[in-house]
Amino acid sequence: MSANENYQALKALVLSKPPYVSGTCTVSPEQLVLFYKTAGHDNAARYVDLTKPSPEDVEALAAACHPAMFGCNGEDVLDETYRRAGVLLPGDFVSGLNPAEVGLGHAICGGLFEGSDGARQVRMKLDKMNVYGEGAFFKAHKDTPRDTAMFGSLVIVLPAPHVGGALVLRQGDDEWKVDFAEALRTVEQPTIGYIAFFSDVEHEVLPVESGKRITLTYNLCFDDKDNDTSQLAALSPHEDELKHAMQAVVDDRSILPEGGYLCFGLCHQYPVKEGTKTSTFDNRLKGADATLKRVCVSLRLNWRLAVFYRCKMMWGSGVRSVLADRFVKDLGECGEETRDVWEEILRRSRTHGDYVRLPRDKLPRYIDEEGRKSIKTILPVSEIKENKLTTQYMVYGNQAELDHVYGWMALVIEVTREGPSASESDKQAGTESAGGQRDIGEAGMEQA
Ligand SMILES: O=C(O)CCC(=O)C(=O)O
Ligand SMILES: [Fe+2]
Repeated sequence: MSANENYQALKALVLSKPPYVSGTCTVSPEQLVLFYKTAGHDNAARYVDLTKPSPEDVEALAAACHPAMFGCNGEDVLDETYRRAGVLLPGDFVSGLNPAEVGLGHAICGGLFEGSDGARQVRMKLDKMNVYGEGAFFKAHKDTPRDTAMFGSLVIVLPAPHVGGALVLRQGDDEWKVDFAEALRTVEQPTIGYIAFFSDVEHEVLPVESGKRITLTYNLCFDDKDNDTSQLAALSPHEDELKHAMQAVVDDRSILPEGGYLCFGLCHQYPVKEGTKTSTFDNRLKGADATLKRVCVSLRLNWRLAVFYRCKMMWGSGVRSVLADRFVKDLGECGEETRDVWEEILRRSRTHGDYVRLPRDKLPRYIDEEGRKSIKTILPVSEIKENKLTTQYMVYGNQAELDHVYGWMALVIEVTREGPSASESDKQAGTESAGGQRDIGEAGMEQA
């Protein structure tokens, strides 16, 4: 195959599979028992059997709820044009449901991850109960990142009769709709609906048309941070195909002829704060991102996670980019055209910081020939998304916390080529593609 065919074959295999898993699950009647604190100050509690709740039971539960807030730029906001739902927090209710006991941990990991990553341990931490009455909804948002081990959210829809209230997920140009209303209405046995999704994926609850949609939500966290199962694992058929395509590109000397980085923009975002090391996520990657890493491990490639920072010079047409090994922010406005900003990123990045260039980048004039030679070329395989240099603000989340924000990373594979350097081709440095892979770079370039 030609270099371009090898490159395109690899690109086509870096697929993002649906970022969620869903289904229904029969449960024993005790799992659908619920006790909750009633509204008022008399310490009274009520009991409801959710296998067959009467309309009065459901009304009483709805009446015990508080209006649900959501997070907007770090503050709890009550805005019923954005979210209308009732909520009870864990201290206010006790549910008999144990999602691990009904096997949801395995179903979730098996559905969201490939190969033996599907056997990872996951902790499901109860977050809240929501009651969506007629006309209730929650507009598009991402779930607030709590800490670096949190990767997803689990919503369990309990069997109270309702119509509407589908959950819609969106990622890139794709959209998925999950609605259990019909399935739960028509089953004989006690049954719940479940949907687990990566919490950086935008989602929305459509308006409930009638009845009450009662849900329990959980935060999903990796519970085995030191347990890297990927070293030993058998690969899935898709991973195996990806592995061969990856090997073909790495072995093709006309791709990155002078060496450099193959760069895969990850398809998920991760909870980060200033100073978070990218290696924090080596064993905490989600879905298709985890697949990429497993393939790199199985090929023993020299891979790492990196943050891509890029800045167009305010004067002239040059561009500077770095791959850093940790998140930095508050360095001042991008475009400050001082070399110090970049040195600062690399300094804060400490261990692995590299100046890099995309194949078509023009470098600023002030970089001399020696400097240009030390700048490695990166070849993007999937879209590399940039993080802003300044503080990132989450606009809409489901909680007010702003301790962590979502950041983008890339998985980069260092490719070294032995033999005489082809850096001669860089004589026109700063005005041309870095040698050799211009056709591929142009085809593959998708800058955020
Ligand atoms: O109820 C659902 O399906 C999703 C709820 C949700 O997105 C949230 O509470 O953050
Ligand atoms: Fe949410």
